Amino acid sequence: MTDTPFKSGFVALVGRPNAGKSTLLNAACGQRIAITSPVAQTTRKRLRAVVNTPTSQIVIVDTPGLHKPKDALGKELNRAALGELSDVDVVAMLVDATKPVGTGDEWVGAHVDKAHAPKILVLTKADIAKPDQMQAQLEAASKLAHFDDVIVTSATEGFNVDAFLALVSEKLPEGPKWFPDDMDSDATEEDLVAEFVREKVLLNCRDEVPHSVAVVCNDIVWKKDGHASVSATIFVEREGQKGIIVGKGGSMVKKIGVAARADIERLLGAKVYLELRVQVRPQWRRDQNEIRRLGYEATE
Ligand SMILES: Nc1nc2c(ncn2[C@@H]2O[C@H](COP(=O)(O)OP(=O)(O)OP(=O)(O)O)[C@@H](O)[C@H]2O)c(=O)[nH]1
Repeated sequence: MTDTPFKSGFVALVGRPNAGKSTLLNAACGQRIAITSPVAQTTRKRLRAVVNTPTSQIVIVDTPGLHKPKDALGKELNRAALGELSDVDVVAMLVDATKPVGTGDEWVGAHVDKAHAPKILVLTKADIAKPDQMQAQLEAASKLAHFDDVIVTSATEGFNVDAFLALVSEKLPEGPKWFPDDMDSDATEEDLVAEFVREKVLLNCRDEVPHSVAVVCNDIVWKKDGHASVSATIFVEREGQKGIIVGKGGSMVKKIGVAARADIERLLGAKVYLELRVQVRPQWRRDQNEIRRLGYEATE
């Protein structure tokens, strides 16, 4: 009897904004690492999550949605996502089964096709796609690149998430564990705090301030009684947006804080006092230095 060789390596999730990359990553890890929202371009930072199975270690790299860039931030996000394609062992291109394949997907597909790694086409949101929609989508999306495999998933229902991981494992090279067993992500606590707060802003102020929001976690201070005192700043581009986020008598920022605090308490495993500030930084998305300062640049 021969032992199954241990496999390890990196899989990049790429696709258009809103394709469901972060939701699949969270489902694959069984916990919330990446923030998700119905607003396109939710993901700004590259995030790696580690999934251990008895025979493999899969490092999943979530990337910002690929899109036609309108500003310096958009360019930086594309650069980060495209950079991953040449660096990973497997590329998974996600296509939303409920939206017709369009020029945006063709553009992503052309980039995916250039990658040397094995490619998997992942049709997402199977739970809400109609059967004929799914069939048409399968045909159209299969032509976007030379895929080695195709899989249909629903990350919200947990459908085919394990099958997706098995498919990825199969394609990984033999290798050792790159990360210790207890490490599930390369994001720092500060990164996650900032992302949780940004997610709540996106969810609560969806129409008014979609992409002009950046969040930085200033510090996490552990107090003697065991609680954590956390402070974060929400940056927006205009006074009007600040007004929306603060809300009448501070009601909106309070709502954002209450929702974010619940996630942060789960993350830190302790009671949290959260202090949120809102600041205006005009035009930060057009300024490369500002994008860097806010921590959204491609690393490496
Ligand atoms: N019904 C359903 N909705 C899903 C599924 N996967 C993702 N969604 C929803 O689609 C929206 C976008 O999902 P995300 O995971 O944030 O998409 P993303 O590709 O990471 O988006 P960007 O960060 O913009 O690149 C969210 O509202 C999700 O809840 C799914 O399997 N079924």
